[in-house]
Amino acid sequence: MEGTNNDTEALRSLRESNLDPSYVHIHEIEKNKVDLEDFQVLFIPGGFSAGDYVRAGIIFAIRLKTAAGKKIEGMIEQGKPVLGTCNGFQVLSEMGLTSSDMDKRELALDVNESGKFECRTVLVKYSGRNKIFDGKIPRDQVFEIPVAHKEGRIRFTSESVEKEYVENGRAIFTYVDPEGKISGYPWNPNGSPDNIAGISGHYDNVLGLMPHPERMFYRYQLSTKGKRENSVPVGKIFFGAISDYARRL
Ligand SMILES: NC(=O)CC[C@H](N)C(=O)O
Repeated sequence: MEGTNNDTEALRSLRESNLDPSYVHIHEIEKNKVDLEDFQVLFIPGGFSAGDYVRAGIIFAIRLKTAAGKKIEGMIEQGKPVLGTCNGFQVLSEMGLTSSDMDKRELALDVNESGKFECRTVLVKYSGRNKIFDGKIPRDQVFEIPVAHKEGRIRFTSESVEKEYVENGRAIFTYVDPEGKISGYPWNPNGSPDNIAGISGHYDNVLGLMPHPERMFYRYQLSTKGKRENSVPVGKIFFGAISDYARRL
């Protein structure tokens, strides 16, 4: 919708991962010109939908929930990957899609602890237990990935919900330092508890990430250091795993 960005990077990443993606505008969903049930994967891109007014992602979330909330719940129940990065994660969270039913919120994305828009490369590790990524994303590897957000600090509704996420492998990506250890700012760019960078929902095919795997798909997107150390662009593995999983559905 208006204010979306990263849609081109997302479309390219999905296409180069052997999927056949289409751009869908919120108007097409609202006017029933597109049926989300025809798709195997739903990717909600980042950006500044509706100018981040009220709260990042909420206007997009209300519109999408009103137009296709039940359809998206149906996709999730069928095991189809429903993912959002950055503003897309904010939309997923505002829609309540990370929990077992949409009326029950488990988390929200608050303003970064620094109070600033954090736009730079950070480091993450795969720390999840997830049917899409287990065995595909190596656990001991530190990956470079860009972040660009002001509202990325995860706030769980309670400590027990946070514990539930961490203990059940739902904290799929964790911010780390160059040694692969949990560290504070600037390694954790927003102050999220347990350094959580990305989560899977109650259904583990629902994926919300603050960093942008769609902006780290090609080798040339790595830093000079990353290229020298022969790092792997994490987006390539991430979207490859989603594609392998979705094509088997
Ligand atoms: N890159 C993005 O998607 C930005 C997310 C959101 N607009 C924020 O600043 O928090």
